Amino acid sequence: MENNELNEATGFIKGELLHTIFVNEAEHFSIAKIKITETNEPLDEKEIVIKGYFSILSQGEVYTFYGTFEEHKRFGRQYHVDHYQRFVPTTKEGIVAYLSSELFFGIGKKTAEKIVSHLGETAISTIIKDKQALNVVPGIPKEKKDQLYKQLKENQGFEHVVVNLASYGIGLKLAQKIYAKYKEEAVDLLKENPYQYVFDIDGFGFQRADEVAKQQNFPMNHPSRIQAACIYTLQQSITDGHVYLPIKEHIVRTDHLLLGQALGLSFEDISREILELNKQKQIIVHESNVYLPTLYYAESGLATQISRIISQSLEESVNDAELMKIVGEIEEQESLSYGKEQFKAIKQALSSKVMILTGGPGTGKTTVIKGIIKAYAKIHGLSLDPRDYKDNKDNYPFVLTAPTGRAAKRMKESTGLPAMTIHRLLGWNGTESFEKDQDNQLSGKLLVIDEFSMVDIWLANQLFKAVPNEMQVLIVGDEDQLPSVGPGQVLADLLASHLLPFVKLNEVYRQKEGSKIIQLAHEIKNNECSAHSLRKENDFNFIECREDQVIHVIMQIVKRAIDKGVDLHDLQIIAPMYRSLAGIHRINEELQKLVNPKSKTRREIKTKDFTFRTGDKVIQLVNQPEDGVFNGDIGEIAAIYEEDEGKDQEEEIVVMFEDKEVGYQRKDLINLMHAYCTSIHKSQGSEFPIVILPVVPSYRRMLRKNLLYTAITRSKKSLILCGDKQAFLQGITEEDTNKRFTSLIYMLESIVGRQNKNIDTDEKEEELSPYDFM
Ligand SMILES: Nc1ncnc2c1ncn2[C@@H]1O[C@H](COP(=O)(O)OP(=O)(O)OP(=O)(O)O)[C@@H](O)[C@H]1O
Repeated sequence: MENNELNEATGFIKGELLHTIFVNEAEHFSIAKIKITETNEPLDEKEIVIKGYFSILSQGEVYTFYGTFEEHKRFGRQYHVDHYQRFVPTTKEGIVAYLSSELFFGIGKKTAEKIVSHLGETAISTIIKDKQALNVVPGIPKEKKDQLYKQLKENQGFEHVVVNLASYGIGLKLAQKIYAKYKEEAVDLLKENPYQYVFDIDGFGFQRADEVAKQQNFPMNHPSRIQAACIYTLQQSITDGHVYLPIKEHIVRTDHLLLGQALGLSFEDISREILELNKQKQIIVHESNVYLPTLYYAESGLATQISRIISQSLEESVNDAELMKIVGEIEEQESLSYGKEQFKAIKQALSSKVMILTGGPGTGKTTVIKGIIKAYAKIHGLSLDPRDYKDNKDNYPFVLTAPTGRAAKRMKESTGLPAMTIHRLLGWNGTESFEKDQDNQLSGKLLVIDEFSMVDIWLANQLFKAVPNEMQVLIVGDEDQLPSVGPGQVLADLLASHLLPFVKLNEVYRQKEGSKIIQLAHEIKNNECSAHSLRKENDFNFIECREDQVIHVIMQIVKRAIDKGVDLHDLQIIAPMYRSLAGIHRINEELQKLVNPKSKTRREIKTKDFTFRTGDKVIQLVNQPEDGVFNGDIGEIAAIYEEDEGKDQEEEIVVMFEDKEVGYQRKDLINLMHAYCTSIHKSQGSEFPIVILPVVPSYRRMLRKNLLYTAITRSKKSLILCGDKQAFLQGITEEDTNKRFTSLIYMLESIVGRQNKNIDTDEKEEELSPYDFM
């Protein structure tokens, strides 16, 4: 039987794996939700929960499961899987998938099937040879035929790779990356050594290589397989924020991935390959820690840059009496009196090459930033007005930056000075290179970086490389917020290193204006939050409801807000999870129906996952510097253009972001999703007047103190929680125990220490042997 042929005698459900609900790795037991595409079982549902014993299940893959139904007391009907197969298309199906992919505009699955049934498996080469061949396929308008012919010619050579890779279950997107790297050699290379792909192709996982290898009868204890597992284990650890893995941990994780025990592989076999990779510089072993080179060089690079900057002396300093006078003048202008900690922060920042300012919401970080900049300007006799530098903009002394567009915008609004994202400041070109670096450093005298908790080790290294010796740096962030999405915990490590001066602001000023939100944030931070803290106040409410009622409650709140005339741009729903009963996707679907329903006057465009409609609130999911939009930017669909061949108009969605319009073709729509509800991670760095935060028991896995703290501090005027108080109170007691393996403190200490002791920097690594790690 072919592996994707369905056995009609037994029950089957074919579908795409949406997400796993539970995994017991030791026993290979999983529970997962799938989207049904085909079945011979009596089913009306579009999705179902399956459970059973699986070696690997990957999200987004299509499988055929054979099994029986089972009624679970609490969770209802589930499919108990007896055996299963991953769906692998035949050549014919591969060609249909290729022709109906987004590469070929206007060709759906049905038309693609018709083409293949009339022209056979050589359809593509037949059409390229002779455009007229398409005439035997009925029902395709002339323009579409012309266009298909043109596009097939443009993609010539690529189809061979796509169709062949499809027979290994590799989809179009990955095939595009593979083709870009290997061109026509892709298929031969894959057959020769599928593990090379793990090294070269981002997104080509170890399990995928294993599947191909099995088909090729590639030996399972081959050094290439072990090496690929070593690399993949490190790549995977980045998603948990690690910069390195301790070698023992690395060996254990790699062994688990290899199923090494069953193959008779020893830890020694694995450590031998680690050393081989180290020799080839594919990984770096340093002090019994294993790094991917980019992370090792980012961390050691940042440590080197920081010690370079702090080893410089300040150009000018100011004495206490002068400073008191200057600060007094600023206090008068601003009509406030700085607190003791705040004054200390201003004084410390002005006398440090690099200083860290940290504190929770409402403690006056922005107020202090303004104070520092004004005092700096007064001391150095500089104007704050950019117009005074119009002859040479590079002479403007104040460089204000933040990791996200919204945070940069807030900085600009609160200081009245120009501010931009770190990526823009560094002239990122959308790939791996930045215009600004050690050879082309930033201009300016005082650099202020806000929301620094969000900055990962790669970006921090890039930024500090570009800081010239004479620049002063002020790092600002809230250490209690979530760490960066990318690897590292730069703010926390810099603070813990005690090598840089820092000031923590503890006194809360906004609370004095009667803000319950700020009070709640500080109670959470100080572990003082109880049921009592959740009582209703002017700017705060916790609406208790069951999980299955949460969406209804959110809809009621939004309806009431609309009735009261609230501008929906001021209201943001944030939640921790995408796929659950009260997940981000469900909330977005319901909200779209409420605030931007289907209508004859609003055009729509459907993708695999979403229906986008004119007027929809959407969020950008990746950095797209060429268009000036970045991950997390929120906009609104201003127009949808349908294809209009006469005017050469392609199908396009136009999204209006703050101050710019960006056009998206169908293939780019994977970079967008609805933003009525966004994830807490994506909301980092942004603030909204009104925030609605559902908290339900099924989020349990995600509910942690720093996540909830980050969530509630997004709201400025009004915070509405809904769901389960117990789940919230439990969540805020859960510390994030996922310790990140980072070595920035150690690197800083050794570099600064070495500088102090004037020790030769070119120390040689000692020769290592596998026995060093046993
Ligand atoms: N010394 C002070 N005297 C009076 N008011 C102050 C003082 N410091 C700060 N404030 C006020 O407290 C409020 C919060 O200050 P600010 O916005 O600077 O804090 P923040 O730490 O930046 O807060 P967030 O992170 O929430 O934006 C502001 O309204 C500010 O004017």
